[in-house]
Amino acid sequence: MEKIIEVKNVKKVYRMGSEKIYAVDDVSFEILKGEFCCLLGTSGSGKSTLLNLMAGIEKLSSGQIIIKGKKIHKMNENSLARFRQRYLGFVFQSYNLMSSMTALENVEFPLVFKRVKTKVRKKMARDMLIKVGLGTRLSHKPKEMSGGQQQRVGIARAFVAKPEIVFADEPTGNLDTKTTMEVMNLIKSIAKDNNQTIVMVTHDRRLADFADRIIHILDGKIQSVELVHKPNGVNEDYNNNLEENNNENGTEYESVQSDSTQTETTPAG
Ligand SMILES: Nc1ncnc2c1ncn2[C@@H]1O[C@H](COP(=O)(O)OP(=O)(O)OP(=O)(O)O)[C@@H](O)[C@H]1O
Repeated sequence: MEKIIEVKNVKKVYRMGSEKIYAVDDVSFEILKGEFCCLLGTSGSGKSTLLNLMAGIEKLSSGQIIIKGKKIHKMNENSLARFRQRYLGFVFQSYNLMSSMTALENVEFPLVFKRVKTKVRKKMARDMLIKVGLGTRLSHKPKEMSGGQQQRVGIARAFVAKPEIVFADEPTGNLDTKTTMEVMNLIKSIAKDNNQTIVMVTHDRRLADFADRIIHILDGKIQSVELVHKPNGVNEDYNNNLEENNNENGTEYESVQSDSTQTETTPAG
């Protein structure tokens, strides 16, 4: 099966005065196209930092993040922005909807960047909102909707342009149990229908069980990797190899642009 994301010996070091915090500490793994992968860990384990590094939102201190064969850590801001618009979608815990826009306008938004014609884009946004069960809320603004409805709009927005990868950081963190299960089922079924790859961060084991594979994160490191559901075409060796790769101490670090206040760059070799 095709690898879509490669994380190689990634480190993120924050400097707080004289103290160094290893938020992500030499992590390596791969994610396959169409896989639903969960980063599971307690508060402060480094899972959100890792997700943000993978999405190119934060700069890594050393290592490599390769998505669809492209080294995203080497891209400048413009290339990264284009790459995100083309291939990536995001679902946030706090929804991050535009408060002055209706549900329909919020979902249309990613299609504006993709220069989809107005009529087509309105139809795509409407169809997506119907799919997430909000066909009767098209003209509602975020404050006129419940948390669960707002997150459905967030999901419709993340998926409408059919990005190959969707990153979700605690997507149900603000929702009650029943709505959480509905939202998780929705994310999973839309992604499976379109063979989209999901990378989700959570601290909740019950939500992690929706994933095909769980990567347990502790103190910035991979503690273990667990195959929950086997995606088509994946054999047992795949998971074993992952664990072995991660236990090898990789040495091939790559220097990257460093933000002197926040990051440490490890020289190659
Ligand atoms: N900007 C920053 N400056 C300094 N330290 C940071 C920064 N961001 C994160 N950290 C530290 O890095 C570690 C990992 O943080 P991170 O937010 O990735 O954890 P998390 O597992 O997502 O936690 P939570 O579930 O509480 O969001 C923590 O010790 C945190 O204090």
